[in-house]
Amino acid sequence: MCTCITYENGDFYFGRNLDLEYSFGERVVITPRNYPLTFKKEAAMDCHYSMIGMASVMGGYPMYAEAVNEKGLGMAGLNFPGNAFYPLEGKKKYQVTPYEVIPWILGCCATVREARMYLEQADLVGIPFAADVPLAPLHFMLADKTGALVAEPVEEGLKLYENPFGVLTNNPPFPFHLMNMQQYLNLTAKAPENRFGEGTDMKPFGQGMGAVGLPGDASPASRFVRAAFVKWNSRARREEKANVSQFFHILDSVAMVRGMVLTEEGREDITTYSCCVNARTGVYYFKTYDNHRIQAVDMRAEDMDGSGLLAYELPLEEDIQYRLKQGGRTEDA
Ligand SMILES: C[C@H](CCC(=O)NCCS(=O)(=O)O)[C@H]1CC[C@H]2[C@@H]3[C@H](O)C[C@@H]4C[C@H](O)CC[C@]4(C)[C@H]3C[C@H](O)[C@]12C
Repeated sequence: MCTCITYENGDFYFGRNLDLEYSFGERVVITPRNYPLTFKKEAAMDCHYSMIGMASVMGGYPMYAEAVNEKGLGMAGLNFPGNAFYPLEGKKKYQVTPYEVIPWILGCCATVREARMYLEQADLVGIPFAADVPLAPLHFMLADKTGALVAEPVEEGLKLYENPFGVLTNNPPFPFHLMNMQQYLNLTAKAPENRFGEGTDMKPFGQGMGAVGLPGDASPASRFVRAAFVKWNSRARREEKANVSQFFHILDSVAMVRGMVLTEEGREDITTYSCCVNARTGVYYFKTYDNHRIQAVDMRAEDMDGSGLLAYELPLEEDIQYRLKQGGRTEDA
């Protein structure tokens, strides 16, 4: 399962947890402006906006799970099994495959508004990258600092929804999550009031009791509600490090700890990585399940006019900072 969120606090951030029981060969990948992007049915783009995100590079193609472009538009793919539907032939003007749609949109759109115009005229067609690379059943969240959009390829076509929460998880389709949120209108970060009336002398006996009923499990609907609640109530200093830290804290509130979620085959679903991109500066921050240190790749520090993909390996183990007593002695308090 996955959770994607946006966050605005002075600057605008886009990121996600990627929850999966296997690795898909992920690396942080920058696609610079002059890297030729090809598409099965659409014209190639020799020159486009540069983008940074997590991808598996297959046969030289950046297969992004999510990315943000130099204009501050972000897009992420999240699992949508049983609901994602890709016709073999599209009826609309543009036909793109699910693995192409992130580079296709981010390559040529600067805003959600522009992306919507393209997506309204597009069908996601069921052409796999290669015979041995199956299609991924996905839905997508796109966002810039003005708002967020959900794109769901279902049997009736590619459905687009405004997303007022700036949150997306997995099944069922987005209208369910919009409706489901209405069940949680009572949640508050404040201390709850006794609404049972006079004579019932009741007071909250601990902090956090205004949100009793906030779902704590890892199901998609519960993660949606929890991410929306935590994000909505979030407070942080309007400063880069505080925002990045806060963003990861929000993602941590919906992360999967090894063992708490097992797939039908008994495999462990874990939050393999979490990322947070400053959409204005193009800095991609990330941490992995096995390395909690926040790492960063700055797209603008690289040659954005380049013509070759740049890939950064993920760290494999914790990088613990051991502290030494000063002078080898413990100071008396
Ligand atoms: C599994 C990932 C989504 C994580 C998620 O939502 N999990 C939820 C699990 S569940 O609903 O609860 O079952 C998706 C997101 C992007 C996907 C990848 C990208 O689409 C790029 C290529 C596309 C190829 O067709 C398949 C490999 C792949 C490299 C995909 C593997 C996998 O399906 C990814 C990594």
